[in-house]
Amino acid sequence: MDLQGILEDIVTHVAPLCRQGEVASYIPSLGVVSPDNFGICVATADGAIYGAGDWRKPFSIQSISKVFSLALVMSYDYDSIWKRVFREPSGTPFNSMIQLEADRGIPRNPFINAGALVVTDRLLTLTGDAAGAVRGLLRQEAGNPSIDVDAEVAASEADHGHRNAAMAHLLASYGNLENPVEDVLANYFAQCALELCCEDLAKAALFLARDGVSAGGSPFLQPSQSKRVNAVMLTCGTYDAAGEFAYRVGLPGKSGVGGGIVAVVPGRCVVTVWGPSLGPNGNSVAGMAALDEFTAKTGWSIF
Ligand SMILES: NC(=O)CC[C@H](N)C(=O)O
Repeated sequence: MDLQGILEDIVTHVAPLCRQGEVASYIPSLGVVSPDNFGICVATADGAIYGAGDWRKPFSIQSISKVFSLALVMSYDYDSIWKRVFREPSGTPFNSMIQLEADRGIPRNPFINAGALVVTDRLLTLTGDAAGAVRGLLRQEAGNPSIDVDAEVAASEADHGHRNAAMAHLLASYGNLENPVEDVLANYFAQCALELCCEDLAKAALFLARDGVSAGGSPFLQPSQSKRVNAVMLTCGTYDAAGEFAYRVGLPGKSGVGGGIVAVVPGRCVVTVWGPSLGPNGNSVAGMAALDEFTAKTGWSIF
């Protein structure tokens, strides 16, 4: 199969979609990114890399960081995190808190913001530096020591972070935070503001296509844990569009409001896309279309 040719065709086909939807501007520093960027990369389980478009331009990974914080917590704790967060699709936007009170402070899943705050809190207890732990994992798996937090994006989110702060306080009121609200928020904003390109992100997530085996060849997650992270990505990774994503793409995936999406083909590869303009559910319009075309052309879906 001519993977490189498929990626180049996809870049051409999705270009007209790059201006559909809107670049996230509720975090002002994200709003300045041009919607005309589009990149795609495939990293295969046996080490080959293919890329097209803006696949080497760094972008803010935002909620994609939630996959890595969850994987890290599971690597330390096996599965005790599930006492503090459910693993059911919420059917609500990523920043919704409507269910949090009804569910007495237990977030529906680790990929909506409320659940991710709980995971970051646990990682902070386990490591003393949750954002640093996520950064360390990304650097190690991508083999790129220059991966870092964009401090301006983190500060921009903190300045406009009333909703996440409200959620963190509600979690704390139910006794579902172990650390001070301010520390959890600072770590969460920093992990979301990590900057990576499609290539680094595809390499960093490859353990999810390799039954938990890290880039260095040692087990990072157990195979059953890797399966579980993928399962939660499939059911919850794109929020209230998880059904649509599964229908169109047919892969576990995780999006971020920076316009990135990571999708995993277990046993075979990771595909990353980046197009900053988002649809109504906070997922990249061009990115979704690209992944739809990718699985249609390659036949690489889990279904
Ligand atoms: N969906 C996302 O990427 C949201 C992440 C963003 N940092 C927020 O908390 O709002």
